[in-house]
Amino acid sequence: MDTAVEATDLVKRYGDTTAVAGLSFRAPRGAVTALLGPNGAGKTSTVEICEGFRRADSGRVRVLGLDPAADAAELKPRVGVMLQTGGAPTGARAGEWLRLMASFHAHPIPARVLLDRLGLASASGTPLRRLSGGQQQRLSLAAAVIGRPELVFLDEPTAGLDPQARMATWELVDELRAAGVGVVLTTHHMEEAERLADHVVIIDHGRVVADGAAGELTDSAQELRFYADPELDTASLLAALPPASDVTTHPSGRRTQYVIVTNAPGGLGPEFVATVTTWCAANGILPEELRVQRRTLEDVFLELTGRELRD
Ligand SMILES: Nc1ncnc2c1ncn2[C@@H]1O[C@H](COP(=O)(O)OP(=O)(O)OP(=O)(O)O)[C@@H](O)[C@H]1O
Repeated sequence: MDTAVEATDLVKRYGDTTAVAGLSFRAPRGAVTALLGPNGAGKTSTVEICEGFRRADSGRVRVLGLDPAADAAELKPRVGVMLQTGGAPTGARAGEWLRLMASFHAHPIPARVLLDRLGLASASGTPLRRLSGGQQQRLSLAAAVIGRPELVFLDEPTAGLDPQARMATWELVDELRAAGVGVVLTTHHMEEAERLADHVVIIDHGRVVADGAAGELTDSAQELRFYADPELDTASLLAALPPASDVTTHPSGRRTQYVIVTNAPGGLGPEFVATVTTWCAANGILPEELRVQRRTLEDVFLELTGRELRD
């Protein structure tokens, strides 16, 4: 795997608060990596260390093989970062400001292309101070990608955006990936991580609690559910299933819901489902509302941390 970012054993403290507590992850090039975790998990601190804006108390970071603090000048044209527009000249208009950002790069994306893509064309003549929060955020995103960087860091890129602007941002991230750009983004939206990321790093209390391909984290956690009579002989059902399977029962009105999980080789595939339905048929049972469902990242997070992700 060609690595864009490699962070090893990062620690960051603010006074008595340990924001990052020995965190390691790798983000590949040409793929989207989501750092997913609840508020205060340490995502922003981690990203700012990777961007070279903060120094870790200990640990090591390599970005495109370089040290983000010591090699900042070399990395600057190759790495896109969403910055606040706060430092820009007060009277600057959105389009002018973006064209100024473009002028710092050898082969920029034309400013008007990005203004169109991010629904900002009509705001091009608006002074920065009059842009809405969502417009400023999209302008920062445009500025981060205008220089055709190899790697982009996006900290909560869609926080506070309306659904349309969020979709435009997601489509831009898809295009960056398709163009071979590495993207590292932070989010506490499960939906965003599931929709965008090839690779998810789940962070809680400054540590990585799970790390893997987005599908891997949820594929390994499937379950089969059905409703039937409460009197079903679960010992007999379990005996028919491959070893490393489990059946739990959940009373639901006059029926019972049966939930089956397995760690058997092959997992919860077609053969496993056939074994269950064959057993049901042999015992004269109709498994109502039978479904195999992938557990969500939310379920995985809850299982790992005992807590829910919250906005
Ligand atoms: N400059 C700072 N000074 C003191 N404490 C800080 C500072 N920055 C962050 N923290 C604390 O460090 C912890 C991690 O914060 P961080 O912003 O890195 O987390 P996060 O996962 O990005 O959270 P959020 O989703 O809320 O932005 C929090 O407890 C936060 O209050």
